[in-house]
Amino acid sequence: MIYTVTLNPAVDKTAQVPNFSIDAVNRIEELRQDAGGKGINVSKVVAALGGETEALCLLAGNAGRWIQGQLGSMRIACDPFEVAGETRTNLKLVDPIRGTHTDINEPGPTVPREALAEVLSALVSKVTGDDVVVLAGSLPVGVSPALYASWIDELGRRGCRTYLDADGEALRLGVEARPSFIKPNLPELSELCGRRFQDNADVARTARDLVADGISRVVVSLGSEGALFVSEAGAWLARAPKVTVGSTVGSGDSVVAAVAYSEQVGLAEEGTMRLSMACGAANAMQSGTQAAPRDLVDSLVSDVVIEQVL
Ligand SMILES: Nc1ncnc2c1ncn2[C@@H]1O[C@H](COP(=O)(O)OP(=O)(O)O)[C@@H](O)[C@H]1O
Ligand SMILES: O=P(O)(O)OC[C@H]1O[C@](O)(COP(=O)(O)O)[C@@H](O)[C@@H]1O
Repeated sequence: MIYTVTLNPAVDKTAQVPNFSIDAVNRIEELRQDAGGKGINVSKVVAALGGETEALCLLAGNAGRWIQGQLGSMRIACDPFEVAGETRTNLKLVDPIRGTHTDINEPGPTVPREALAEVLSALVSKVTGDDVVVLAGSLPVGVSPALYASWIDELGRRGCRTYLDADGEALRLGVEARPSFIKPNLPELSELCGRRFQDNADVARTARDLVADGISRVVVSLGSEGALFVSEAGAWLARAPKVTVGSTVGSGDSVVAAVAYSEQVGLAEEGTMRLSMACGAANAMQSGTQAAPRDLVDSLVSDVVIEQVL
């Protein structure tokens, strides 16, 4: 089972705004809403790939109920924890003319400590050593950035694998707790290491140091270029297939989902890289944060080009 945790979910409102300009009146051409937040997106993609998943999330108000309804209609198992206030709405501005994607993410509601404790105790009561737990996305306002690190410790003691997809201090502290997997993008890895990189080999060496410190696999996503996959087995650049982009929001979550799914079904390194890049690209072809259908993902697998880096 792949459990996902989303402590700060979102209604993702994706608006197409041709020639989006700051300091000007912009008109929306197309609008759609998806149940979002990183863990929820991972569950959507795992389910679309045919894997078993359950989404644990903190939900608030009408937006929270809407998200729960959406997951229900997609037949994705959800363990919702109700909190006061209103789940956030994140605005995603896609400009098809300039090819830009601009995210404006709300902070979301504040949540009581008790709600966080409830989520952790539910997780602890569910997980077995065969499960993966994906901790993903920003933490609610006021929550200690050390929270993911302490949950990684707790879940690790119970023998399950933990995936962490976060940024800033939550990522830095989380890495010290040695999750099984992280997927920073390049700016996130730069912030984590406090430096810029010269080339892909430099990035791969940095990721290899993280693997030597005890993280089993590090995937550094590079947008349309693809991603670097680094583990004890080696370091590879997997190039993303060239596709017509709808919205890249959620592509990173698709890669996390594909790696988790691959591990659960026992795919080897090359199969994992191919499926992950196909999944990221297929997701980028969708509008909004919809999970791409499995047959589209499968049709892209053979377009992934893999090169050994180290
Ligand atoms: N324009 C694109 N074309 C094809 N694949 C893409 C494109 N943008 C992103 N992807 C895929 O999605 C993955 C994650 O994208 P990235 O932007 O690096 O993540 P994040 O959203 O977490 O910053 C990439 O590694 C790649 O596989
Ligand atoms: O929790 P954060 O960091 O604010 O991010 C939340 C946003 O990230 C997303 O999960 C998309 O993430 P990626 O584009 O990195 O895959 C959106 O659905 C959501 O609005």
